Amino acid sequence: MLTLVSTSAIASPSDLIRVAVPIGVGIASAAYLTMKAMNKYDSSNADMPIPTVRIRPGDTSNDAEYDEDNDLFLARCEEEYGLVFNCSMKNQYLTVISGSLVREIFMTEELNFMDAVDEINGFRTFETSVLKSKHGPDSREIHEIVRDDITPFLPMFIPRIMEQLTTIVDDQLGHCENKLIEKPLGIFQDMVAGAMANVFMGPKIAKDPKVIDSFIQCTYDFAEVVGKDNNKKFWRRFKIRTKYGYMNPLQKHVRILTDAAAPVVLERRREETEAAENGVEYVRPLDILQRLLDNFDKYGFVDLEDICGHLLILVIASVHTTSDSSSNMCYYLAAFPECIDTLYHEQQQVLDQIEKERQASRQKKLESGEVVTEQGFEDTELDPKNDRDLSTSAIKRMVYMDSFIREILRCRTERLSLAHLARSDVKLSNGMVIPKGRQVHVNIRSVHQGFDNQDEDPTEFRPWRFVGKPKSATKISKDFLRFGMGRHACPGRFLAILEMKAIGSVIVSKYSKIEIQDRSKTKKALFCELGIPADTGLIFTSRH
Ligand code: HEM
Repeated sequence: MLTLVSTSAIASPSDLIRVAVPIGVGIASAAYLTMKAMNKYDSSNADMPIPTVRIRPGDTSNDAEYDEDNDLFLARCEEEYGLVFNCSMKNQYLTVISGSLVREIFMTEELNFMDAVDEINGFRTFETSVLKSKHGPDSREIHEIVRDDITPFLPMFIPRIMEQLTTIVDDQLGHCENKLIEKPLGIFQDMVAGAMANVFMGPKIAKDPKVIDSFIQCTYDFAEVVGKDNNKKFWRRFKIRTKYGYMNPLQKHVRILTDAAAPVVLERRREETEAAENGVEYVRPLDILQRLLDNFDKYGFVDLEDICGHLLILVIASVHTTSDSSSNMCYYLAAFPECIDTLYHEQQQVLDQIEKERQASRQKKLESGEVVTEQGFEDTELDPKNDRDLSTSAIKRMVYMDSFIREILRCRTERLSLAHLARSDVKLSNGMVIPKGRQVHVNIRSVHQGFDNQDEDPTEFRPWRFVGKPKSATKISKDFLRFGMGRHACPGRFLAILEMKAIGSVIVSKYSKIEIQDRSKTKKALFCELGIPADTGLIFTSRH
């Protein structure tokens, strides 16, 4: 197993941010436990000010030290300052919260995630410019759409998702021997965008290349205008609001989605009217567009363009996060080739088992006379040709695949992330007060790589760590924050994990070997930050 230690072979600071666990983590964690035992900052210290991390001589902020080895830096801070400390980073003075106090960030509505996202990238300016129905800053309709109109229907989407994923893999990778794909992210974007377009807007609209292009491109357009620069907060906000408040590239994508949806919606209306006139039941198409049309009043939509604006926000939340994570998963398959064998073996066992169960069900029906001959099963639920499909049931049973994905997400999550903004002065349970207007960042290292929170070897990638444990990849817990926590925890995680498992299953079913083009870039590729693609390709070889 590769130990996820930092390496001096990685050159640029931004590379170093992505490399997970530091050499000094053992020492640092021991120190952290000692600090906890001493309870330096317990609740009796009610007036204890938040300590400020000293800046390394020669530096003007803590950025460079963090960039060099983010785990080592955070471990040092935990050791010297405890669970809460202030840093000068990202052109601001921000507060970092670690370990057992992290939960309080997610449980306090006054520490707000969307306010921080808005402060960082001006998200609300874009949101309001593409949504015609106006909602307050705390509205939850996007969350509710995902929770109520996507998640409950996921099992029904799987056959379509699988078909889409398989077609794209066959078209773009196909049967091959040592085929180099220099930019694999592109293939995963096509897979995820195709699958999401199918789920969100139905198979017909998902065939429109302009729609697929919008599903992929809108996140880039959004990222390009908000940038990743660290301008002073006020000027960034001012620039975003004045420049993009009324006219921004996202509106073009809303128009593309609306133009594609309009004829389909009219056709659906016509069919519904016709069904009513003929006294037959109208079979509602299964996609989110239809769910939103049916819940038009509940969500207070204004028109179809407004619905498409909401779909676009969902696309921004879902397509890039899921395709980036899926692409990263393939780098892990390449870095840990023995995982491909284990996952393939699991897949075959699961499919064997399902095939047997289906044969037994058919036998039962034949014996009872419910079905007379084997041919009677054709085009039914129990059609033998579907016995070895990667079905919802098959994917659910793949516990090794699930553990593999959770472990990747645990190892890769950026060490300082999930910023929240204080809406008012917020007092933590240890007595420290976060002042209004302060950005609070979660010290993911203390949770995902902390000896306190993880079972064993938290600094190592152990793909089967969660097998046999009640910790599926979608399960939020105090030791797993990839999808946040509490009221605002990512409602799309069920779809994201389902797609990642589906993609992983398709890949291991078709390819027996994946290699990283430039092996010296392995660690960098495994830990590349969301939004920054790995700068080396993948080489695929099919199963024979
Ligand atoms: C691997 C893929 C994904 C990752 C890593 C991810 C991660 C996150 C995180 C960290 C949050 C903030 C949680 C918090 O504040 O506690 C979030 C929020 C959210 N995510 Fe995801 N997400 C992913 C995929 C998706 C998908 C597929 C969808 C939609 C179908 C989605 C929709 C949302 C929404 C609507 C929110 C805002 C929830 C709220 O504020 O109440 N995400 N996501």
